[in-house]
Amino acid sequence: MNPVVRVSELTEKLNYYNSRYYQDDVSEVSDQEFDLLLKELAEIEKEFPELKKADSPTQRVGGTITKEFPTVYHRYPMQSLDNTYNEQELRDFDERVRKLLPGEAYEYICELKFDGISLSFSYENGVLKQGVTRGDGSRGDEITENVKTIRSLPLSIQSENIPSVFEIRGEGFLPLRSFERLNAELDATGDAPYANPRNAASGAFKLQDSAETARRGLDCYVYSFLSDDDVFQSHEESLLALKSWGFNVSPGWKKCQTIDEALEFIHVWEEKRFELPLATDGIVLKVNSYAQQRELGSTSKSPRWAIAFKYKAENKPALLRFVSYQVGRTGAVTPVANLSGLHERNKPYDKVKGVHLSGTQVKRATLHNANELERLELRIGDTVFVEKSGEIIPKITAVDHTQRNLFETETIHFPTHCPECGTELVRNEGEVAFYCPNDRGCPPQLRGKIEHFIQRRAMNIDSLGEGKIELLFDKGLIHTVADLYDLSYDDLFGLEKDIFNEETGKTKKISFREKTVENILKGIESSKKAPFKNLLFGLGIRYVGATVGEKLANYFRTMDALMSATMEELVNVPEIGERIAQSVKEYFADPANQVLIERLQKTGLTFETDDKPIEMEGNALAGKTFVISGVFQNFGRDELKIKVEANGGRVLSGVSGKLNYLLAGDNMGPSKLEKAKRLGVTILSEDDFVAMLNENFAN
Ligand SMILES: NC(=O)c1ccc[n+]([C@@H]2O[C@H](COP(=O)([O-])OP(=O)(O)OC[C@H]3O[C@@H](n4cnc5c(N)ncnc54)[C@H](O)[C@@H]3O)[C@@H](O)[C@H]2O)c1
Ligand SMILES: [Zn+2]
Repeated sequence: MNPVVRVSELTEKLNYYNSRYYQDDVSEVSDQEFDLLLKELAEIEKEFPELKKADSPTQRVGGTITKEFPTVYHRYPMQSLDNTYNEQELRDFDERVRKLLPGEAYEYICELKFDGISLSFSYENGVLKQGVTRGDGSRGDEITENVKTIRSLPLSIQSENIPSVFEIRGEGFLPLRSFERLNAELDATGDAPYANPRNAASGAFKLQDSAETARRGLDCYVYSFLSDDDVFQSHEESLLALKSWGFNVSPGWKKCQTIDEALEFIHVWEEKRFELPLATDGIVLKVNSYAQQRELGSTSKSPRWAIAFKYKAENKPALLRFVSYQVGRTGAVTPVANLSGLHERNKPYDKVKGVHLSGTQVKRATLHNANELERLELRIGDTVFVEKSGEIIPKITAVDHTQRNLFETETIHFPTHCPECGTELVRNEGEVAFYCPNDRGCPPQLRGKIEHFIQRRAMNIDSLGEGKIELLFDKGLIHTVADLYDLSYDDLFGLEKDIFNEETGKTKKISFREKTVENILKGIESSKKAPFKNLLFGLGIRYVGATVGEKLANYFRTMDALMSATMEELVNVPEIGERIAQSVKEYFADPANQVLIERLQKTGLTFETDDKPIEMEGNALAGKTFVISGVFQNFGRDELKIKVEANGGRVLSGVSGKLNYLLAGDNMGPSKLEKAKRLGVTILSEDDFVAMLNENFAN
């Protein structure tokens, strides 16, 4: 394939998965699949360096900051780790280390890689001052109140030889027991459970209400120490000291003299990790000596002195008993494999337990689409291989053809009609999925539209979940998203439903009590304030994802303007092509959608972009570029950005040789300042900047 096309395909995919993972706490693919795509991109970029962009997913940490918490710049960047899934690459890593440290002896500290989220804690004079997420690596969300709910984290420490300012890094996680308890609660109220403990931990650290965060029972293992003072000579020394200061140091670590010793450690933990009370996805190797770490240095994304070895997904044989078909929000029909263990061949299906994979019983696996059935040449009764990694939906990777003739098998007939509403399925040219075209009447499609509408990046009604929507839908209370705004207390109070849990075989009754009803109504009410761009995304217009929604909202600014836009105007929006423009046009041309929009407008949803366009003050900074970093006395960073832009200047995110000014506040990262000095960038204080503006006004 043409490398230019492939690079842009991979970049788009990886950016999308990153935003789902870091912003929505959802994993659409397994980590291994994600890492494979990332590796492919890195390899193409190596072969064609001219295709490598500075903001490629291979070059930067995948996360971002949110608007819900104050943004804090990290004193030391928070990087990612290179990773590998195989021994040979681990040996290659060791070879690279050896070459970069010619003639020197070195050793590794091997640590368990716990699967949670990276946190940074800063201490001043022994007191915990701030807790921050990794964010995009250079700045993160300040979530101090939430990290203070971690009981094992010392709020203050006392010791003779601690530096006045230092930082601790660690992994915040949700212990498996708390994870299970939380999911059971969500399940009981009919809300969608979290797919894995990592996503649940991430969600809990980002709650606005720290009392609720406290209730979730988060914990943290710390694994690194940073300071401007030379306190320790090695990583080992720092871990021992942290422990003696009362920190909850990541347990199980071991010092290894050779890569073979490290591999032994890896093998020991491969199975043993399932006995731990928290999720573990691999082992981290770190060169022990700090001097050697400095010699090895870092790339823009990760240190060269460390690597993560990740365990592969577990794969086991199972028996394909039958295939069922699921209809999604877009009408796409997904075949699902219903499985039993090999020894359960003769058991009635409602009695089978399934296969044990990565700590859970698996009875279902996705088969993606009709092409996948053909690719696998799958038949009912086949012995298949199922794989599950992390808590991602299990999938069938292959058929064991040697078993084919031993038992009777049957052809699979893909349905011609929708299993939910009976409409004849269609398949558009060039697409793999079959669709149910009945988007106005097919129940899972209608429900799916409402689920899409309430999600975090859309209207963010988190007091409603899949289960509750299903209940409201089944009771005939909601049919479209506009119906949500007509719901009353009396409609909701006392609603009841039995929910059957397949895994336990038990049925639970959920019923809406006062508090639930109040929360639902409150959530719906406050969604009226969700920004216009979120509403555009929430409508579920084909090809209008969160990013496209934002572009359209910024460009047209009001619903009216967007609805009356011509094709020419639509394709005029930066990065909006014909396919999207066409889909937007069709959506608004549909009379049913027009009625829906009108109802939404009457209930008072946000129909225009409210952030004001910047009002120009002058042109004094025209053509000049700025990077703004650190904390300022009289301005917020956003205010400074507006000031620069209102005077014709531009704000960039990184320091480079082309930059004109670095506007430096207090507490900015030393490396950025150093880099700016080295590149001869003019450094301005807050006062310099104000003077610069005034001078220009005076002239
Ligand atoms: N499934 C998806 O859709 C999806 C999307 C994006 C990212 N991901 C996964 O996330 C990875 C990228 O995340 P990442 O940048 O956080 O990398 P990473 O999780 O592979 O490694 C870095 C992180 O490991 C953690 N860690 C745990 N124990 C540690 C220890 N003892 N020492 C040091 N760090 C330790 C830290 O949080 C650190 O930030 C990808 O490689 C992929 O596997 C998955
Ligand atoms: Zn249908």
